[in-house]
Parts: sequence; C-alpha cells; structure tokens
Amino acid sequence: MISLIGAPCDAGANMAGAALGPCALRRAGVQQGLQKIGCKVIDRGDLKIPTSEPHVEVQGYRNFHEVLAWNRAVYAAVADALNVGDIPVLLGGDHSLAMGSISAVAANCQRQNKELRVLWLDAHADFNTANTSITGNMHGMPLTALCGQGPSELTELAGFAPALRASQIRLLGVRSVDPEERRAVRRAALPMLTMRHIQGRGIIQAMNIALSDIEPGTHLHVSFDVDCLDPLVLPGVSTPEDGGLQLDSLRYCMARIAQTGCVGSVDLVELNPAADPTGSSAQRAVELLTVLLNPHWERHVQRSFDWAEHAG
Ligand SMILES: NC(=[NH2+])NCCC[C@H](N)C(=O)O
Ligand SMILES: [Mn+2]
Repeated sequence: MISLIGAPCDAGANMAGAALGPCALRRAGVQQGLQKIGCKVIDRGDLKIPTSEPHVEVQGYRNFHEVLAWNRAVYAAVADALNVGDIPVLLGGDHSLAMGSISAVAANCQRQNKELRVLWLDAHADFNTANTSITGNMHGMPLTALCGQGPSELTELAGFAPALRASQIRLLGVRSVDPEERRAVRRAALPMLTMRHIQGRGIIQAMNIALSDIEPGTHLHVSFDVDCLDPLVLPGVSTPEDGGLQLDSLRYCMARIAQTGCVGSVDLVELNPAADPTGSSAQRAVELLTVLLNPHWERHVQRSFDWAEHAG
C-alpha cells in the first residue's frame, strides 16, 4: 500500500509557494494516477504543526523552529506508514522535509537490519550548513543534517546520528553548488553525478553507476526534488536552474529505479504551484511518480530502453 502524506511547508525555502504542493498534486490526480497503474493508495491527508512556531532565525538557520516542527511531524507520519508496511510518499513542501522522512526511514532500516540507499534527484547538492550557506534557507541543508552536521535537534531526529553515511547517498542531476558547499561535498566524498557527468556519459551509463551495487533487499529511498528537471520542462519550482534533465531522461531514470524493485519510500518535494499557473508542473510530477512506482516496470523499462538506444 502506498501512503500519501501531505506536508504543506515552505518554511525551508527561499520564497512562499511550495506549501501549495500537496494540494496541487492532489488536484493533478496523484492518487488516481497511481491507482490507474495498479497501486493501492491511501491518502493520509495533510500534516499540521502548531501555528505558534515563530519565524525566527536561529544561528543562521532561517525559520528554525517551524522547520523543526514540520520535520518532527513528517518523522512521525513516515515512521507510522513504515511500521504498517506501507510505502510512504511524502508530498512536499520544500526539501528540508527530507530530514524528517529519511531519519524515519533510517531508523526503520536499522531496526529491520536493512541496507539503506538514498537516491537524491536534484539541481542542488543540498549539502549546506549555516556556516556554508549563502541564504540560510534550510531546504539547502537536509543532506548535511542527515550526515550528522548541524544542530542536534535535526541531526538526531532518528534517535541516533548520523542517520546516513555519505556513501549511502547518490546525488543525480546537480548543477548548482555554492562555493563553500562544494568544499564540504568534496570533504565528505559525497557521491554525485552532476549534469555534466550525465551529459558526458549519457543517461544509461549514469544510471548504471547510480544503481550499481544495490543488493536485493536494500531499501531504496528516492528523494525527488522536481527542480532536477529543466525549468523549461517543469517551471513550477522556487529555485530553478538552467541546464536540467529533460523529461524523457528523467522518465528513463525513474523506470530504471523502479526496475530495481527496491523502492521503499519517496519524497516528492519543491513543487511550487505559484510559479506555474498552468498546472502542467504538477501533472508532470505526478506522471513521473507513476513511472517510479509502477508495479509493471518491465514493460516501461523496455520502452525506455528503446527510447534511450534510439536517442543514442
Ligand atoms: N532543495 C532546494 N531547492 N535547495 C536549493 C538550495 C539553493 C542554495 N544552495 C541554498 O542554499 O540556499
Ligand atoms: Mn533539493
């Protein structure tokens, strides 16, 4: 069973709008789309936090209390879904929410003695701390917190720290890294397939690398930041970066990931409907999610292979 969990939060972003994401995804038919391909889906509705959480900066972390409250709520909801054996699909909301969702996944995997691998599809590395960030926006910081850097309220959401080792992460589609962040990425040896890598090797090779050495039984968490797509394809994001993935390439990535049969949890984040009045961004995001979660992946992968080989 797939559990849809809405988290209308944009406290971690540079602008308002991502909080409208869950509503836009539902309107674009996320539940029906997944049901149509044969998934059983329960919509658990939207999470809430106490409205009294103040919008203040704490030691360089903007809206710290609010982001923390959202992540605690996300942690609890994702943990609940995993406990009953569901595949939680977090409908964000901004990418700071991945701290809560992945901490819950990490705790669950530790309890079940499962390997965990995180595929992070993104235009950005999201590997800042307050010290390296230019903006203080916490949607640029989730991976560092998960890797154990930052305030203990964030790094210890899972009950232990770090929730993740850098070697468990594969970043894909990156093309914007802040100068100090770049140094941190290198120091941590964070595995990253940038757009330049992808363009150089081709998408097939890139996915071979991203998915190599995944053992059967691994829990694969896919953190899908929709800004990994080119803004011409998906304009509805808060931090667009040129030179992103084309639709066919990302469809291929999603089909390849689905083919592992290991997808155990998903974040669908950073959709900002306010930046795309046409609504096509939400529809594209839903369509890609249905490729990722399609239980009949064999047919899809074959079709994608046909495309990829045709495209050379
Ligand atoms: N998930 C995202 N959209 N992250 C954007 C981060 C942008 C930039 N690196 C920053 O800190 O602020
Ligand atoms: Mn991101």
